[in-house]
Amino acid sequence: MERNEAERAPRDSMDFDVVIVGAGPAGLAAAIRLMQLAQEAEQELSVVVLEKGSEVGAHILSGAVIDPSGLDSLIPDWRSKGAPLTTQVKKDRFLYLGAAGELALPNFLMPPLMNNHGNYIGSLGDLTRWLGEQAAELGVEVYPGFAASEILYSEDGSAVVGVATGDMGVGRDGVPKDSFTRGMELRGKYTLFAEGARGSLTKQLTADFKLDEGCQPQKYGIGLKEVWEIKPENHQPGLVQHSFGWPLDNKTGGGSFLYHYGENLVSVGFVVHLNYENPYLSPYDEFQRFKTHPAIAPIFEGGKRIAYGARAITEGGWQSLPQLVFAGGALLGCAAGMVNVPRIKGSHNAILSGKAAAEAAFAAIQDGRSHDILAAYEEEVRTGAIARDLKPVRNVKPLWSRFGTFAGIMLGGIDMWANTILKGVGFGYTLKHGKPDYAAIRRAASARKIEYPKPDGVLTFDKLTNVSFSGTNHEEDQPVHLRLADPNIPISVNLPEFAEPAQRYCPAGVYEVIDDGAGDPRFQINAQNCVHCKTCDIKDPSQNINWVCPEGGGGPNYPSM
Ligand SMILES: Cc1cc2nc3c(=O)[nH]c(=O)nc-3n(C[C@H](O)[C@H](O)[C@H](O)COP(=O)(O)OP(=O)(O)OC[C@H]3O[C@@H](n4cnc5c(N)ncnc54)[C@H](O)[C@@H]3O)c2cc1C
Ligand code: SF4
Repeated sequence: MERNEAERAPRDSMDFDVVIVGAGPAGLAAAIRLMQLAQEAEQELSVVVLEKGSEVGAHILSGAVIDPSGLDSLIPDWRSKGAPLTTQVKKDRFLYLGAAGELALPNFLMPPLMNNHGNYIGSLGDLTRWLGEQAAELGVEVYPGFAASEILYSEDGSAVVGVATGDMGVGRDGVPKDSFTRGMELRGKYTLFAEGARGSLTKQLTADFKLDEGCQPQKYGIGLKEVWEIKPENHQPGLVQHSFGWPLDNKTGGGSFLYHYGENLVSVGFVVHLNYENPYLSPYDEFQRFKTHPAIAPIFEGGKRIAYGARAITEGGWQSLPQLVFAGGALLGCAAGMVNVPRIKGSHNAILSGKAAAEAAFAAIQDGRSHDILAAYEEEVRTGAIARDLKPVRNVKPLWSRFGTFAGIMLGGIDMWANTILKGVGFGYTLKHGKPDYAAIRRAASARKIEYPKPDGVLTFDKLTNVSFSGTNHEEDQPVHLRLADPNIPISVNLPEFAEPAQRYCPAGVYEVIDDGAGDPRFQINAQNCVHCKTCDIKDPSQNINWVCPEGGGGPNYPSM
């Protein structure tokens, strides 16, 4: 089949009451709540969830210390139903790291909202798998391995009426192969977008409906994580440890997390705020270096790393929440950015937002409505439990960005205490974030080069070895899903101006500048390694990279991240 002929071939179409994009906590919570309401009302309802990962949970990466408030309100008996969250938090520890030592911050200095008492440590990927089973049992059609790659609009373009899955079996050159299969249209009275941080369709909807007019730019971090099985004598089940400081300098925001859970498992990770300035910084290598700190390295002695991955995390919080609704649909969870930054928690808000969107959509469908605005959902997010969680911490990230780690965290702490004492009102102001993350990067000529130590293969690993622990796999003969608006920019602009930072910010070694010394450097994209973290889409200084969905089922196959 010719390329144009294939693109014009008609697509099969299926109608549903609600179409949901993304089987993360937000999307699955929406699906579950819709079915619960339909059962209570003894009403038929058709709900479909599309998931680009090969199975539910395959693309989920989180800490995770989970605040159960979302689950409690969605499935009150989740504990007796066997949800995979069994390790309760027993101890919180906060460290400020210097190059050779550490300072433990007394817990009484921490605002009460930072307390993890009553929370659970586990794998959000496993919890998501369990939510997927609950949704399927209630009659939701869950389709893993299907990426939503196109938004369907009403004829006049004013409303979203569904999505289409991508065509399969297209070669790298864009020409259909023998295995070509046309994508499918899934049409719904309402379409809920729950793609997580920096969703590819969410990005397009935000531009089309100008959803971010009037709010602050979304801010992000890149989170890198390994799961380790450690020696029993080093394991302290229920310990939650966070650090900030070394190896990052005072101007670069971020820090580590280290959670002990399950059978001798430790989840260790490092977040670097993507408004970092130095183009020579490599978040991956900062993470590896962090593990070598004398207060950290002994934990891993005799242990083994069993999984690796990376994912962007939203950090804009309250003032970056875009308009959540548009005709025919809504943004849920981290597609809109609902992470409480100082708590590093967003999964509870993702679940609460899914539940709220489902309640608004179900009421609308019962009223005979479709393809209009779910105002009740926006209202609930802006006045309910999510607002009460995000508002009191809204100034922590801007203070950190403005004053650096040491002073910024102290000022953020004072701000949070003021909010605690004055019942969420605090000092009454809301600070702005300023410029988007990509605009923070400095010219290479004025930046300090950073030499990272070589990995030892025991405690620290090179990128490509670690990527093999993410289970990442893509069909190689397919169009590159990292689309350059201008293919010349990496070498003609990004290399001379910013030493092409994609080589360092990508946690999977996808971007390389190949220079054979003949003065003709070449930009190479190893798309098959991509772990779908979305950092390139966020941080490219020229905003030249557009991440689009590859064939469904491709990407990481995280076991329990
Ligand atoms: C390093 C790190 C540590 C974190 N630690 C914690 C923590 O300790 N506690 C906590 O509560 N939160 C934590 N968070 C935040 C938490 O993970 C998120 O708030 C939460 O995952 C958001 O849920 P979501 O459903 O909105 O999105 P996601 O969990 O990102 O799920 C989105 C799903 O949609 C799928 N998808 C995306 N686009 C498409 C498409 N076009 N078609 C089909 N499928 C698609 C994805 O594959 C994915 O499965 C952390 C995040 C990171 C990155
Ligand atoms: S190519 Fe982009 S999305 Fe993929 S792993 Fe690298 S930075 Fe992340």
